[in-house]
Amino acid sequence: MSESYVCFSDFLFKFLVIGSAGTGKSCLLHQFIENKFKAESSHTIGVEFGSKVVNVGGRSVKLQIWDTAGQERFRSVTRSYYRGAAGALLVYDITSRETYNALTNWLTDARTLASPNIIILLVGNKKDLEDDREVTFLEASRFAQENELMFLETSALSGENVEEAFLKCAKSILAKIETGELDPERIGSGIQYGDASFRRLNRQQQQQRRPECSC
Ligand SMILES: Nc1nc2c(ncn2[C@@H]2O[C@H](COP(=O)(O)OP(=O)(O)OP(=O)(O)O)[C@@H](O)[C@H]2O)c(=O)[nH]1
Repeated sequence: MSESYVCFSDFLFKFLVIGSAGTGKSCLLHQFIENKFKAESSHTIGVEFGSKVVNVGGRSVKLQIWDTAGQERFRSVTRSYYRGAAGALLVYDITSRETYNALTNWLTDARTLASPNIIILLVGNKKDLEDDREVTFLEASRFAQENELMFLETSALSGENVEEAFLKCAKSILAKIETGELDPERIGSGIQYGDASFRRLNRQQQQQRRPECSC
């Protein structure tokens, strides 16, 4: 999106992409933002950032996404970005049981370091490599259910379910705002009102302040 493009969003959500090294986190973010596969992806150093405005049930939401390094040596840096995240994609690689086994640790980090109300979507990436699969859909869905996570399998290579993953997470946050379960005004919620909401609020306030006609 060009710098000069003006987009008024209703909300701004802070998102994290977490999970073991090599699971495809950077490729998922790239596919989501650029609509193409990042063919030569190298290990993330610390964190990388991306943002995109999406339409969720008629609301425009700006997602601010922090793609974190999965390598252990960056753990202290990446942990400092967890604070105040509203949503997270927790990624494992369906062809690597090791990355699946590490999910519990990632989950503990997310729930303790980010907002306690953080909405997490479990992502089984590399769905296109069916022949090399080490983790079945069924066992991962059970894990998701037991840990109150949403779940999708994706392919950053083909793009399958990539946009759906980010949208599903955003939709769930929006639903909780609408029911009052999440309060955008609470500091550290990972949610902010966007420019469109501010403009609406300002308009309403100005209308309320307008003096009664004295004629
Ligand atoms: N076949 C296939 N390969 C993928 C997919 N997603 C990522 N890859 C490959 O997996 C490797 C790792 O991808 P990255 O996106 O760099 O992984 P990462 O999770 O960001 O890794 P760290 O930055 O080290 O945490 C790369 O060689 C990608 O080309 C996918 O959906 N399918």
